Amino acid sequence: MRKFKTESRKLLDLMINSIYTNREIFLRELISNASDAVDKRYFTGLTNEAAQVDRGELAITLAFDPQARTITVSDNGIGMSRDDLERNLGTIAHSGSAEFKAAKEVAASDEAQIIGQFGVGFYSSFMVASHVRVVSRAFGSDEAWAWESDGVEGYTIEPAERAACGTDVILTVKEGDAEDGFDGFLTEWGLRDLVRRYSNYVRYPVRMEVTRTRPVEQPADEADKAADKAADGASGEASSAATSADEVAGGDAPEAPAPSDAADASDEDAATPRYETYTEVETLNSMVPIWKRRRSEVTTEELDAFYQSDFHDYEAPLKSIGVHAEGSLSYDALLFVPSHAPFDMYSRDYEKGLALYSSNVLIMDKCPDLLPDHFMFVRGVVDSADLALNISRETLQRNSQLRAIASKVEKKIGAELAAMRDGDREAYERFFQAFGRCLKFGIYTSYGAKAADLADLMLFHAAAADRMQTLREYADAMPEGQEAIYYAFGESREHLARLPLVRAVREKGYDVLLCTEDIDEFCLKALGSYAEHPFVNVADADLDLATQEERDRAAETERENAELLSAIRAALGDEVEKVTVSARVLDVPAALSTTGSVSLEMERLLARMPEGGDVRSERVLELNPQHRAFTSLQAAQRQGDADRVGLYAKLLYNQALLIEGMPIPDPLAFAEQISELMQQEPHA
Ligand SMILES: Nc1ncnc2c1ncn2[C@@H]1O[C@H](COP(=O)(O)OP(=O)(O)OP(=O)(O)O)[C@@H](O)[C@H]1O
Repeated sequence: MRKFKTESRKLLDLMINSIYTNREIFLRELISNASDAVDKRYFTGLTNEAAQVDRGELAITLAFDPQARTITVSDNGIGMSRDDLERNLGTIAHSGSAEFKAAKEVAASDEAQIIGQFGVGFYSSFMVASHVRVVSRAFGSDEAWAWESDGVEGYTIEPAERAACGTDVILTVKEGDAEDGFDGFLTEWGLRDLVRRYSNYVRYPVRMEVTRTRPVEQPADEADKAADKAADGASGEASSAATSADEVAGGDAPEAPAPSDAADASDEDAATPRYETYTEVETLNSMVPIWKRRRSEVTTEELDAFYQSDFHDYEAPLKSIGVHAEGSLSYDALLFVPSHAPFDMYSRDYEKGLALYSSNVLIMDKCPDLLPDHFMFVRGVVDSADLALNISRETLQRNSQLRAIASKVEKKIGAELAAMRDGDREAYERFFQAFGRCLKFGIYTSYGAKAADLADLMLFHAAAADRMQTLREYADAMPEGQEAIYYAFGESREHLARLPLVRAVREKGYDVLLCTEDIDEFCLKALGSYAEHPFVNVADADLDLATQEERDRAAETERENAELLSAIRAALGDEVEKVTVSARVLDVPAALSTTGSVSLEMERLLARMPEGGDVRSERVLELNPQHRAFTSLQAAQRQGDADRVGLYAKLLYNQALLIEGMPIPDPLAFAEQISELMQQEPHA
């Protein structure tokens, strides 16, 4: 036995135990090697007429034998001579493929897409195999050789037989328990799954003999006979050529029915379709990645089908986006905006990311660095042959490449969403319904840095327009003299539309954005302004839309009722910062506004968050001097009835809270206050 060189042994040990985190990639590595070998064979034919080969003849074949515990990966590629086996498989970290690429200058060629570069992938076999046998015959040679190894100790090379050029890699799969999952690799389903996941887009067919079942057509006279027998009440027996569904499913042959059941059973016999098993060779991979095909040649149905099968969605995507970049870093991307948010979208479990391929081989299922958080709902793939991969192909070496792709992907998604907004508003509103929250979070978490990119993608429901509007549409519809963009924030649009302070702004002819998502106000605050119009909460106590005349009148009323206002303030204690008389409170006796940066709704939201604790808004009780309740207050004050002033003050304050949809501090006290009020009313 030949020993691996000392450094090779160390490396092999490292390979098997540390380099890969996921042992199922062994098949990806072997199929990639086979694909490289076939590519080399084809490329050799291109440069040497005598070696020409029809591309259609080149293929990779998988086989497995659960009894012998073997998996075989065969190719009819370039093969390896005795020396090649020694050099390529006897020396770890020696890549014949990388050498081939350099020597033949195939790197720039579209004809070959050599995947191997480090010379280690092959050894990942030892993560699942206790023994590996490689039988290979080099192209142009008439002798074959077998390389065999049990892993770290060393390997042997012996003469062998092989009918034509190419290579068979035969793994003897380790014994293991269910947790190791080794037995799963020895099933048709297991292998098919690995090929679909990791090697679906390898450019050559990966074939495997698979077992299928089909119904057996019963000859007409036999079916008649069966029916006759059934009519006679005699029991029928299955034909020997076919098996019943039970047998196919692995069940035992059905027992002959008891005499009393005979008629029923034969009825069933006549009706039960019979099945037979057969084998056929199936191509497991789809080969041409849909993202590499020209956009004009791909139908929407194909794109939808690809999205639905690869990203496991029952609904077609709302939009598909193709990106093709050439230059120092060439890549293709195919992205999808789903039609609906997955159930775990806004949970901690959701993983954003795009599938990352290099030379058609899957490197990473979900590469998070390719998507900004605000586009985390996008699904898709990025494929680049130019990526600097690390040795395990599990991560990348140079993040600058990823950053460059991510930045282009982000711009492209933004542009496509804007095009959808302008070209297909209905679809865009559907999109925004599902994912608008992500965009709002994007603005908020970037402290507004993403405002320039995302503000125009926002939609808000405007009260007067009574539809979803972009900020641009709102701004364009602003009447002369309107400076700010007004918004109100609460649980439901219907409720918000009826709020006194919303109505006051609308009375002035200004529209109001009715915001109902918890993130809305944080997002608008982070945005600050749009087209130089600041966002202003209608419940901001400093908002003053009154005319000079109204203002003068309010000031006058305040002066005249200064004592009353301070009595009310005193009765409410710390609950309010200020009590004022206001011209903007319509119909109701009083409304609540806030001064400072925390609104009532924000206070409520923060109270729900574990770290939001006891942030309080600074509340202002605005009284409507036109309301009869104000006259009653004045009367009580004039009569020196401090108790009554206090009672009215508390009632008005609690009422104002209820109007806002805010909880009142002491509901029981409120009920008592109302009873007290009713007792003061003169009885009829
Ligand atoms: N099926 C095969 N047919 C022909 N040559 C092969 C085959 N499998 C492996 N080789 C040779 O063995 C070398 C080592 O293979 P290995 O998988 O370890 O590394 P690699 O494919 O070159 O690089 P990487 O580690 O990036 O996959 C290859 O470069 C190739 O020359």
